[in-house]
Amino acid sequence: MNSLNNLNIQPIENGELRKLLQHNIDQKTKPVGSLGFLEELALQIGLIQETTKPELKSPVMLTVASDHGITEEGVSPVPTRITWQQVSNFINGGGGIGLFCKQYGFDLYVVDAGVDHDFEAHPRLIDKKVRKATRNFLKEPAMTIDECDEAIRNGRDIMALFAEKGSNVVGFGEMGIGNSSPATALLSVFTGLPVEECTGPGCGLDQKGVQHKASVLRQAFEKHGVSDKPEQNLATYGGLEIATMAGAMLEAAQRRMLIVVDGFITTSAFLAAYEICPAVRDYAVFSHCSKEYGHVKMLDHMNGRAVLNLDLRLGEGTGSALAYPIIQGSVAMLNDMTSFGEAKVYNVVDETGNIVSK
Ligand SMILES: O=C(O)c1ccc[n+]([C@@H]2O[C@H](COP(=O)([O-])O)[C@@H](O)[C@H]2O)c1
Ligand SMILES: Cc1cc2nc[nH]c2cc1C
Repeated sequence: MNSLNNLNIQPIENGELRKLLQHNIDQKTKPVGSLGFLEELALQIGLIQETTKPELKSPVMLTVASDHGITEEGVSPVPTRITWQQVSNFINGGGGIGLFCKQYGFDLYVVDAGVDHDFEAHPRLIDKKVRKATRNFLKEPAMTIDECDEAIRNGRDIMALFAEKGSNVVGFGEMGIGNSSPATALLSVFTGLPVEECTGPGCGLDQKGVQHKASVLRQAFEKHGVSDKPEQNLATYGGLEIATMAGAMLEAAQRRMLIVVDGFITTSAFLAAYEICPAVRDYAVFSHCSKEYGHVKMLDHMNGRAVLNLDLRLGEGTGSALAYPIIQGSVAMLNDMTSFGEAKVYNVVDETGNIVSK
């Protein structure tokens, strides 16, 4: 794949800087470890930015949209026109993601990776349409390798532009009726779990619908099988928004940006990026654990911990936006919370971090 030729993601450092960051965190006026996961986030962000004083700059939200040929098989309970209608809603500041981006200070851009609609130009809409929807992967691969490659390249190009404009945080989200099917297929392909154990209701199927969706996915596997090349699996079973997000995530990691991952579908894109280049993992924060059945399995596969657990299953990037204040809190703790020395609070702790005298 040409789009991956020059990919070079550095794992985050595991030496002196890590020790220094840990020391600074442990010197804050609190029992050692008492800010829990916030401390891990602060450490991770310091290592990503290679500094003891990280800064979150110009957060951008990319909500990537596309349509899916597999919807012909009745795998989603809602009509595909909702995809383009929601894109129009988001670029005009509406919907969950329009609202939360305003609330938490994200600059929102919607990427058309393959929506089955002709949009008028809009300053918040990035036109990277590879084709109008993927093909029905029950019948033929969703994308050709060249189309998948183009989508990955598009994601990388978009991310490069935002990095050059000074953003060092990117939230990801998506919009695409039917996209829980490709996401489920990728979960099954990349973890080896039976597809029946990965399939859930998406945006609202009933139990019978879920069984039908699992049987469509099972038949697709019987037809196409599983490749040992992640890019091939992404082309066969993925979506244009999923491939575009995967490319953007890889580029973001290469440029040492913090990647904030949303729910089930966005995480399937991250999973594909991870299978292509495992070092991308160091740059990710998983914003929440979706109510969609298979999400926790994706997180477990990558040893990921979610910041929030709120039974969200909306997508769009809403979890990424909602988790951002917690991420900001972790950075503020590292930069601005008083240390024992500064606050003149003297505390003796034993090697396990327990206070032994006052
Ligand atoms: O983010 C999630 O965890 C999530 C879980 C289930 C559904 N969704 C959203 O619902 C749509 C896909 O659902 P479906 O049933 O049409 O495949 C798509 O637009 C997603 O943004 C999102
Ligand atoms: C209304 C609606 C909004 C969504 N946002 C993401 N997926 C969605 C699916 C539906 C149906």
